[in-house]
This record gives sequence, structure tokens and C-alpha cells, in this order.
Amino acid sequence: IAMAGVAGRLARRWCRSAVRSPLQVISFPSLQLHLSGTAMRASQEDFESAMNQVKLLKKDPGNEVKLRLYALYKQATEGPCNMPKPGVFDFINKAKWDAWNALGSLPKETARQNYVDLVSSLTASSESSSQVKPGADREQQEYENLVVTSEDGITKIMFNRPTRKNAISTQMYQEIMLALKAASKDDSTITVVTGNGDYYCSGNDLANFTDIPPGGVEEKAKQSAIMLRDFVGTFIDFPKPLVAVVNGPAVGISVTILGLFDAVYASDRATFHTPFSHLGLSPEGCASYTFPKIMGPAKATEMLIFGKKLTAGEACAQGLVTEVFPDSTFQKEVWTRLKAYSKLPPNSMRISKQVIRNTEKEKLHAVNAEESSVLQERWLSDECINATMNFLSKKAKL
Ligand SMILES: CCCC/C=C/CC(=O)SCCNC(=O)CCNC(=O)[C@H](O)C(C)(C)COP(=O)(O)OP(=O)(O)OC[C@H]1O[C@@H](n2cnc3c(N)ncnc32)[C@H](O)[C@@H]1OP(=O)(O)O
Repeated sequence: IAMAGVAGRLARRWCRSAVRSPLQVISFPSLQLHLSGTAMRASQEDFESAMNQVKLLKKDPGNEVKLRLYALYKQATEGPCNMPKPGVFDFINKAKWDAWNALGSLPKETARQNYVDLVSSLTASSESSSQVKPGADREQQEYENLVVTSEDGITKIMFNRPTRKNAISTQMYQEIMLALKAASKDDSTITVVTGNGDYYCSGNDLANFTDIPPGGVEEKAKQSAIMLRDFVGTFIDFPKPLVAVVNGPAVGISVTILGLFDAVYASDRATFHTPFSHLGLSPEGCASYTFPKIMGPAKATEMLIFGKKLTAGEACAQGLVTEVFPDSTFQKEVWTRLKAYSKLPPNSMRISKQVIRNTEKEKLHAVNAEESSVLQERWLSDECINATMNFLSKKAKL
């Protein structure tokens, strides 16, 4: 408890001191590699100007960055660390000493350049984030079928067609891709996908197949396969932790792509249903690869070929869901947890995700291409056309 109190006080002191003086700032080791490669051009004037910019930063850059700035400043002005090592309980001075000492014999000019570059990257990111509309919950308005908000370091993409059980229309596929691309570049640390209303998502909007272009059904199948491949590809390549908050039943493609998320939290009201055979279809979203890997081939067969609907508890037992919460406390518990996770170092989380994903990326893209091409054929099959017609003419439901 005492240590936690000390840590809290230290963090507050560091935050307060960061914008007062470059002498009182603390590091960001992950920037070190990036910065050490830059050319040594910064003049004394650039350096002094950067010191002034630090004092004007609108956003607290965090303790690690402050330590890094401190270390670079000391290295640039005094050279290699020349202070005696502080005692182990002198936390602040020990952290500063460690940061400075870690720069070893980095030449003064390089440290000066790195300091200038670091300040310039901080200024740029604080300018771009200050262009976003202020407010605790910043909603971007440009989507018809989604509500996208950013708060507490979390971008939330919410399916918003509750009267259609959040079925994904052609336009909604495009909007989800756009929202994910924007989220991959914004200053949030975690991206969350969830649904509005009683459903998480009822999968592909079966009316998508009624909008036939002049090229006929073959052309429609071709366009749909391209869109599907791009859509799933956006999830494969998404660079930050991606979390599904499954608020209710999930069907079809909204289930299969869960295998590409980094965590899946589900209400105990949620169900997971991939009725592909009933619809004359075959798996997509890389599920033909991720599901057998996650739950074993036999369990994957029950879901993907026999269309067995899983409860949230079953999906959790089989590894598709990370954790299940009672519906009454679902939102509160999940968002409290996500807010805590969103405060973890963003670069570390992003890099860890990439390390995990990169080993499989090529394979996932290949699987995605194959699944999309198989579906292009399935959509033209009698089995699929009949099942779709039965649903649309209200003769069938899942
Ligand atoms: C181009 C890329 C393609 C990628 C391929 C993906 C494959 C899949 O995703 S397969 C899964 C497709 N989804 C379904 O088959 C679900 C169909 N829907 C249903 O079976 C039921 O609607 C339901 C079990 C989800 C919900 O039943 P419930 O009785 O609670 O509600 P409803 O009254 O049926 O729904 C309200 C309203 O919403 C319409 N709707 C729901 N889901 C879809 C859907 N997927 N596509 C089109 N429309 C859907 C439903 O028809 C109702 O409309 P009306 O109020 O006009 O009757």
C-alpha cells in the first residue's frame, strides 16, 4: 500500500513538473531506436526553441516521455551521466539517473537532435489531437449505420441498425472499414466493436443480394467477394488491440470475425450462431482457419458445418470468448476493465499485438482470399438462392 501511495505521488509530481522545465522530465525508451537514426542537424537555437515548446505542450506526454526528455536534455548539455547513483528509495532521482545513464556515450549533438525531434513529434501529435472536437465523448457524425465515439483512450464503433438487428448492409461494410481505418490512426489505445439494441449483429444483411447491378448476379457475386475480402482484410491488418463487446446474439460474419479480435467480452444473453449450411453458404472471416485453431476441429465443425448455436458460456469454454458477464452488470464491468487497459502504454500494446499477429498475417490473408472466392460461387448456388429467398419472403428465420 505504501509503495502504491508513493508511486501515485511520484506520478503526480512528475506530471506537474513536466511542463515547467526540461530538467524535470522523464523517458520513453521506445522512441530511442527511432530517434537514434536521425541526422545530426539541430542547432543550439533549435534546441532552445524545443525547450520552450516543451513548456507549452497542451497535453501531458506521460512519465516515460518526460524521463526521455530529461535524459536527452542532460546528455545534450552535460554529456554522459556524471551523477552518483541515487539510493534505491530515492525514486524520482533514481528514475532520472537510470534514464540518463541509459544513454551511455551518446554524443551531445545526437542527444540534442533527438531532443528536438522528440519535442517536434509531441507538438505535432498534440496539435492533431487538439483539432478533434473537445468533450468527454467525441462523436463523429459521418456514419449512417454506426455510432463512433472516442473517450478515455478508447474508440468505440457501435453497429447502429437496431431495427434490423444490426444486420450489415453493403453501406455498413464500407462504413465499418472506414471507421476501423480512422481508429487505426487516431490517438486511442484500444478499439472496441459493439452493437446497439438487443442484438450484437445478425450478420450479413440478406437483402444485400437483392441489389443486382447491370452485370447481373455473377457481377454481384464478384463485387461481394471483393468487398468481403477487403472487409475481413481490414480486421486482419488492424494494428491496435481490438475488443468485441458482444451485448447480445451474434450471427454469421459477426461471429466468424471474432476469431480476429484480441479479446471478446460477452453478456450472458449473447449467443454465437454460424448457420452457413442452412443458408447454402460456407465460412468466411478466416473462421475456417481460426475456429479449428481456437476450439479444435470437432467443435469448429459443429459450429461452422452443422450450425450449432453456442451460448456465451459454451463459446467461452471453447475459447472464442474471453469472459462472460451477467447481463445486468455487463456494461459497467466491461467498460471499467477496458478503461483500465486503455491506460497501459499504447506503443507497447500495439507492438505486442503486431508481434502476435505478424506470425500469421500472410496465412490469414491467404485464407481470406480462398474463403471469399469459394463464397463467390456459393452465392450463385441454388442452395443459397433458395435459403435467401425463403428468408426474404418471410418463410424462414434462423
Ligand atoms: C457480402 C459479404 C457477405 C458475407 C457473408 C456473411 C454470412 C452471414 O453473415 S450468414 C448470416 C446471415 N444472417 C441471417 O441469416 C439472420 C437472418 N435473421 C433472422 O433469422 C432473424 O431476423 C433473427 C433470428 C436474427 C432475429 O429474429 P427476431 O424474430 O428476433 O427479429 P426479426 O423480426 O426477424 O428481425 C427484425 C427485422 O430485422 C430484419 N433482419 C434481421 N436480421 C436480418 C438480416 N441478417 N438480413 C436482413 N434483415 C434482417 C428482419 O427481417 C426484420 O425485418 P422486418 O421488421 O421487416 O420483418
